[in-house]
Amino acid sequence: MVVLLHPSPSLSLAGPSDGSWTIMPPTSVDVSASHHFDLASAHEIPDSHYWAPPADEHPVSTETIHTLPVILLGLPDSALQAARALESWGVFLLANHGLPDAVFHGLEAQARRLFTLPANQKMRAARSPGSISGYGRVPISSFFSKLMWSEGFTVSGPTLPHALELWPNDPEPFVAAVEEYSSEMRRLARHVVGLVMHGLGIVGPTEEMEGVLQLNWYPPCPEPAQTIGMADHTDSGLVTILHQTSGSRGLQLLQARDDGPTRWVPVQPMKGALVVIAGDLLHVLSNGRLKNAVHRVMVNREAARLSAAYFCGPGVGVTVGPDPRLVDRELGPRFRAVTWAEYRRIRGELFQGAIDSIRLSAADADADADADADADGGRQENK
Ligand SMILES: O=C(O)CCC(=O)C(=O)O
Ligand SMILES: [Fe+2]
Repeated sequence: MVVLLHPSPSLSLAGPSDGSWTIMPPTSVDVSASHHFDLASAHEIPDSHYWAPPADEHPVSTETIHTLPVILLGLPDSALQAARALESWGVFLLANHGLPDAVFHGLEAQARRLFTLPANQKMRAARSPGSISGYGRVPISSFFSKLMWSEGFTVSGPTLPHALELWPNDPEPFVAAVEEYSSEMRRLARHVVGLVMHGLGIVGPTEEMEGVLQLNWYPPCPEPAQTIGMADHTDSGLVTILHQTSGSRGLQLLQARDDGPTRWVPVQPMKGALVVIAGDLLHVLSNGRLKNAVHRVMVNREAARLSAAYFCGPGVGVTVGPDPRLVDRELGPRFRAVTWAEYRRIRGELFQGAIDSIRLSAADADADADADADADGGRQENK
């Protein structure tokens, strides 16, 4: 699925290795605003949401067997298996996570309550310019010339102000459900990052982490093949923990293969399991060893799809760079260290080109290694 592009000569862009998307400079689409027409009642695809299938579209795998790794928390080899899954897929299904169903049901009920409000009511909680929190188009919309068949609600910081905008007389159920869910996810995400680090044989930055909750709503679509719910992208943080409501198919993962052409693999929802997606910063931290998974969402004719993505990254001010234990002495680190805020800022300009913009050339890596050696020397002298 490709987007029509307005290439910007001032940006050096790079897509996923397959080059399946292109981007345009931000600002072309106002992400703070909602759609100018109601997706839920549309009978056809307007030009604004029409995505022409590209000639080089990757095939979608039709294999019915469950190909994605399933990691059960609490087994002796969970850590190793989790790291291996992210090395080969960048994604795994997480089962036996111990979270009660009520946490998911509570959030789903409130998310449905939000997205089924009349458009003008949802717009009261629209993201204001410069803020990531609130209601509007999916955050990556600004990079594409076409709109996606979805709407989103982002929670970063306090929930109550938005809940009051939506339901001045009854904000509490929404606040309670979102806060309970976010706090469970914060705990789980930290555990998962720690597990993966352990599987890699290192201790990671699990102390300070922060998270953003993104609720996504994909209304049923009259012509699913002519549009897209969420275009190809990677996530920016360390890991994303994704809950797809039961039976809500549509998520696909791009898989490059040695024994066949690159293809999209549908991620079938598995009852009780969450999807863990490695983001750009985990790719950086592992010096490129773990895959930052390219994924997208297709829509369907029959039913609205709801998902909740918890993006987890390092805490404010914490920089993430390649862990020295995963860096080859000869080749040096492949990326420079960044904070999540800095990296998100770069992504705001370059989108998927961001990862290449922090990639170090061999010469940079040498200089970096020399600087590290000098710093080590300095520390020793000071002992
Ligand atoms: O809706 C989904 O399943 C995926 C959402 C997603 O990729 C995102 O919010 O970044
Ligand atoms: Fe994503």
